[in-house]
Amino acid sequence: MSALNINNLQNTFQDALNFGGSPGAVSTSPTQSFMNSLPQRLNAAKQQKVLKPFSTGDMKILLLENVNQTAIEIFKQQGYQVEFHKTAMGEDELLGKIKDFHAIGIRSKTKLTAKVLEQAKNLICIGCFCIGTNQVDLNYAADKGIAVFNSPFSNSRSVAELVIAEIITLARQLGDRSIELHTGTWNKVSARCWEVRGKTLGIIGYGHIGSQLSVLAEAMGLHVIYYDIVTIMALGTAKQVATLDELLNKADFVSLHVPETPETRNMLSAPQFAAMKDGAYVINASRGTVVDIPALVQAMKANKIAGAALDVYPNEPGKNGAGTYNDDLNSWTSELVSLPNVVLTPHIGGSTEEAQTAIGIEVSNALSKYINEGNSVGAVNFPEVSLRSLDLDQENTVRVLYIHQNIPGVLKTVNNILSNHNIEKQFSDSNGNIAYLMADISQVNQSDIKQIYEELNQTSAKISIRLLY
Ligand SMILES: NC(=O)c1ccc[n+]([C@@H]2O[C@H](COP(=O)([O-])OP(=O)(O)OC[C@H]3O[C@@H](n4cnc5c(N)ncnc54)[C@H](O)[C@@H]3O)[C@@H](O)[C@H]2O)c1
Ligand SMILES: O=C(O)CC[C@@H](O)C(=O)O
Repeated sequence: MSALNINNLQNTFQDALNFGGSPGAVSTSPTQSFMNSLPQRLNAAKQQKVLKPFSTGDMKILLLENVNQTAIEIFKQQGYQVEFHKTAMGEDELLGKIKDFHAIGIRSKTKLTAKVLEQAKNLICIGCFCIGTNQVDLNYAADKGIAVFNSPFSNSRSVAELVIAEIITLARQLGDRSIELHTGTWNKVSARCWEVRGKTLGIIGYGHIGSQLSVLAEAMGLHVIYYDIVTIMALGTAKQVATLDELLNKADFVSLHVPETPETRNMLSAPQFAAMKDGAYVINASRGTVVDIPALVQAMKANKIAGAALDVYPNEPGKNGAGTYNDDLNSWTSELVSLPNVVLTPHIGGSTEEAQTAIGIEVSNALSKYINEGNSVGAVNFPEVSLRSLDLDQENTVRVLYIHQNIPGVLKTVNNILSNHNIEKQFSDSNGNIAYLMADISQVNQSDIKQIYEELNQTSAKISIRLLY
């Protein structure tokens, strides 16, 4: 893909999000005044100073899981070295490799555990080129001063559209009819095949995907009810219900759109299937651990559940290929595949050209901004801090990025170190145990830079330091 195409895609993407594409522009911001200054900053964008933390050519990015080409292009435009792999990497391979990289881009299959991150001596940031971040030990990463970014909604529409297709597919037993005809069997039946008009869809988790699904489902004449742990404004004529049981009692189709958390593990298991209407359908495109699949198999064998569409599984293969989805991966696989009216897809809810392109651009831009400018807006495990860019004519100015433990007295110590220079601006925020200070200081000579670094490095609360100039 050419640089021009990437720029066009970036512009389209920025327009869609309704925010500017300058290095200082962000979708959300820690302060309203920051957003209010957007027009001035857009004007000033032409004269912004490009910070050089190091030779950008030394910056190494490891991209796994066939992350979209747009990301590769954007990182290469920055001058970074990019190593790209189509597949996920297992723990052993990562342990040998990760210490060489400053940033890593993954999707849902690569597990960045504490054990792996402990070896990541040079890692500044992680990009999850997807919505879910459960594959990363977020707290451990924060403790190590590693910021994690994701793409919170760029594939939401794709997932919602897949679920709409699955609702009709299950109601009309399309999967089975198609398999039969592929193998030569003509089976023209109407028994237990239904219109979806007038039926009730129960959505568990009314966030980005659940609420998008709600709108699409109502357009097809479904009644929508939803259950969420927080009170959320209903779209259209959808109604929030007070308990999960109430949703299960009333819904003909139950679709899950919650994150993987300890609370959502086996959220649908034997008691929940028992609480559902006879002949109801289950759709899971959230995470594989959210549905107890052996219990689902039993509920289907007992004719309690009339069909299921699953896109996600507790264990998923790290790469494409024949024979990878089997009982070695999940012990119940052969039992599940033998059931009628079960639609199985290989975690493709967010796998559309539109979603992957948008995610590639969004996450690679977030990582580049963090690497080049220290801007952490959008980080999921980390204080969100941003400073407006330095002007081109600001000589002898250094940007200090200081990640530290969130304990009393640190800023006093740090500002004391910086006090021999002029602090042009600074911003600090905390998130749990971690705090992050950005400061632009002027009247700094080349020889001062090393000394500032060394003094900051000796502060006991320091987690990591970067100086950009
Ligand atoms: N199949 C795919 O390819 C695919 C693609 C994108 C996302 N996902 C998965 O879908 C999940 C949901 O995505 P989203 O963008 O809608 O997330 P979101 O954060 O916008 O919404 C999740 C909703 O679930 C609610 N929730 C959390 N815990 C709950 C609980 N215990 N009970 C009830 N509600 C609860 C939250 O309050 C929130 O409203 C993601 O976390 C990801 O794991 C899968
Ligand atoms: O692309 C993927 O691997 C993950 C897609 C989806 O589960 C997400 O979390 O966005």
